[in-house]
Amino acid sequence: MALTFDLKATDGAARLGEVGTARGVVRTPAFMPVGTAGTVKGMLPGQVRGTGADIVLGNTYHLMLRPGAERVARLGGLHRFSGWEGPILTDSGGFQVMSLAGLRKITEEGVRFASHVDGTRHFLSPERSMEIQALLGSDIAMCFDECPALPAGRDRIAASMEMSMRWAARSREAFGHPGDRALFGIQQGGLEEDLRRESAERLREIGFEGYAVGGLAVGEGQEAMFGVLDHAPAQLPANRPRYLMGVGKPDDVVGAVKRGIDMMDCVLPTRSGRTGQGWTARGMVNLRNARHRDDPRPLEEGCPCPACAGGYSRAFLHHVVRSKEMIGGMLLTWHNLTYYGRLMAAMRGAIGAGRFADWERGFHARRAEGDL
Ligand SMILES: CNc1nc2c(CC[C@H]3O[C@H](OC)[C@H](OC)[C@@H](OC)[C@@H]3OC)c3nc(N)[nH]c(=O)c3cc2[nH]1
Repeated sequence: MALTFDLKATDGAARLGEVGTARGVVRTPAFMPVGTAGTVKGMLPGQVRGTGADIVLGNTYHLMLRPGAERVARLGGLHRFSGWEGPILTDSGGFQVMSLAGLRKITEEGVRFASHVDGTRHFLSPERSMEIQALLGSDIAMCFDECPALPAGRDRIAASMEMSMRWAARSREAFGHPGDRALFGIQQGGLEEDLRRESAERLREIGFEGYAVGGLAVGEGQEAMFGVLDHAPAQLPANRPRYLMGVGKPDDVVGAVKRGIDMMDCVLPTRSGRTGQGWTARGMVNLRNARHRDDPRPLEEGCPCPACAGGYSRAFLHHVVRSKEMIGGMLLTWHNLTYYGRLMAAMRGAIGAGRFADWERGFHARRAEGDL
């Protein structure tokens, strides 16, 4: 079945909805844990599901380099390979090539680059990216685009956006219209409202099952990002999911939902968990900090995750983080994904009840308390 989007309620610009995919429903607003190389690091698929996640991400760039897209296809596709049977979204690889690969050469045709894994030469284009995402078997694929680093001059942003729109048309052409998989377009245009409108119009003409706001969370800062989100989501078709790529910290996520974003992804909860950071309703707790070494309290009162509800103290978390025990990264990743899952569930409830503004005031008030 083709991807569906059921818009259930709105509260201001905030939206409550459900994205229907061939492999299950995604409740929106949704946060999508990042499973770069086919695994959410340190977590089993069932544990990820238990945090409330309906969908996870995979990465074309990483998986094409290792173990290889054709190999994953021979082994049954990314769902079977990774053990995650629910919806999977894969990025197209464009962003990762720019941020990870070496010796890049960009032409209208695509990008040639050296693998950051073993230095071998590779090529990505809209056509090859669509082929890889089909081999992986992801339920939602992303167009092959270029995400320019900010700050950048308007001419550079405009030229990059125009190439990304030509690549979007080629992505659509190569992807086709398979019944059981969807393709999302990615809006570019930097911080320029008119370029973003032009990009949105071009994507709408080509036609996609969902639309991402790309080109943000690349160093512009929260104020500039929110400035774009004050107008970009409304430029995209209202009856389709809107996905903000690469965002973000909890207060970024809340601000994006407030401005009409339905889906988000970020490495923050998983990556910061591995470095000893625990995200809570009161803000971020750095368990590496020595002041926790005698603290018998759980990381977060009322959190149902194994780190908080399993009888572990902050003192224990501090100890296993400092001594680099595997359990430290596992417990904090589990906690952080649980926190993000609860945050999204709370926002879905608030939007459904028409009290998002009130909920948001409470969200910020709790964080003002500090006491971490
Ligand atoms: C952080 N700010 C951030 N991340 C942007 C990503 C990548 C998202 C990507 O970010 C990691 O790759 C690096 C994740 O892997 C570690 C990927 O998960 C699979 C995730 O894929 C959706 C963008 N991707 C595309 N294709 N186009 C974009 O304009 C864009 C903008 C981003 N801003």
